[in-house]
Amino acid sequence: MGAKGKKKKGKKGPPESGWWPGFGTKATMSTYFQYPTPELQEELRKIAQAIVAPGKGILAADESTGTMGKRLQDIGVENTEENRRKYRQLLFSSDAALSENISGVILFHETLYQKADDGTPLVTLLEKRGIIPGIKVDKGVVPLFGSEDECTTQGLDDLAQRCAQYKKDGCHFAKWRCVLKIGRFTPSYQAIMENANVLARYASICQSQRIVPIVEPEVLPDGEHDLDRAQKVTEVVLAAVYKALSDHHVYLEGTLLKPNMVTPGQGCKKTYTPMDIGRATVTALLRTVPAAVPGVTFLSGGQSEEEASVNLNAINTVDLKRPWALTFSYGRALQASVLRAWAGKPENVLAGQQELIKRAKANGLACVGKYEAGSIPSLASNKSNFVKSHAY
Ligand SMILES: O=P(O)(O)OC[C@H]1O[C@](O)(COP(=O)(O)O)[C@@H](O)[C@@H]1O
Repeated sequence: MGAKGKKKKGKKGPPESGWWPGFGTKATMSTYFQYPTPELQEELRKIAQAIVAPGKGILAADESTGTMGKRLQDIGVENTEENRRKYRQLLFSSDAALSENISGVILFHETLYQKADDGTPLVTLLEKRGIIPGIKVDKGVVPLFGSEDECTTQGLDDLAQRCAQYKKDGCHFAKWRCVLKIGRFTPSYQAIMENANVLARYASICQSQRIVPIVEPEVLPDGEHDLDRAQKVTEVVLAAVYKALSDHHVYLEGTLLKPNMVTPGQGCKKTYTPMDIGRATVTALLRTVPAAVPGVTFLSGGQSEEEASVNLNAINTVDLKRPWALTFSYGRALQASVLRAWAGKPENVLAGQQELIKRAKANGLACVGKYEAGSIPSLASNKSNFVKSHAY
């Protein structure tokens, strides 16, 4: 190397002076990247904000065929395509009052292309009610070979093409669920990093196709651990997720987070109040989720309908900062009473729809901190919806 930092003829690699042509370009520095165009930012931001508008949340009706089978089995209904269609028709043809508290519905692929009895596409029923259709785009969990029974989620390969098609077919947001387990030695570094990265890659692909990604890293409630342990695991998992989202240059204002609430393990002997759960949950989020994220839409994770409403209300009333909207994206906690009321019988459709509207109302109040425990009883409001190792 010459005194003026010039490279000697024939010598490969950068000069030792710390500067060389090309240093500071995209090729060499990870701090060089592109934000989405202003138009794309605006589109994504508007969708995300509409979903978490005050008093509103998501109905997660995206149960895969296997999961739906379990729900239908509980009420003695066969898991056929026709029965799944009838059930989703019941949900989406509810009274328009549903849209007072439901801003979006997550669909399973099959449902997006099904029609109501009169030939109207099911997705049109949602659009007519001013409800934004969304779509589950992951292809389910698979084992992480060599791990302590941990898993990752697959479905990246053709994701861009699928998202492009889903956008054309009316879906404006998507969901991808990863699952982490609390055990003596889990979640492992391998599972935390792998799931954070796959969520970030998914989110980036969705945004490239004008779809808002809902990022769902679910820490399962299985186990005997206490609230403190659940909080620490949730914090570590969320911190890894947001590092990965940053590494993949995901536009946070155009995303939503769907986490577990911080609750004690199902087998924990200690008891906690909803305010304990609210405090642990909001503290974990404050430590890890950037304020640029417009909203957090909790999953219900096997809580009873009433627990899920009461805990969401506590989350929204606990004496802590809340820079994001904190609302719901419930599957079981919005549908347990509906399924029981319907029981597969045409004469019970209205009764099922009324149960849905009740739970939507309760959670609509809870997400603005105005739900009074027990004030909106429904058919199965106190029944636990816990399913062991809900990973499928
Ligand atoms: O295992 P599947 O079929 O992918 O479904 C998982 C379910 O979990 C959720 O992510 C959250 O549901 P819960 O509120 O019932 O916990 C739903 O969106 C989805 O239906």
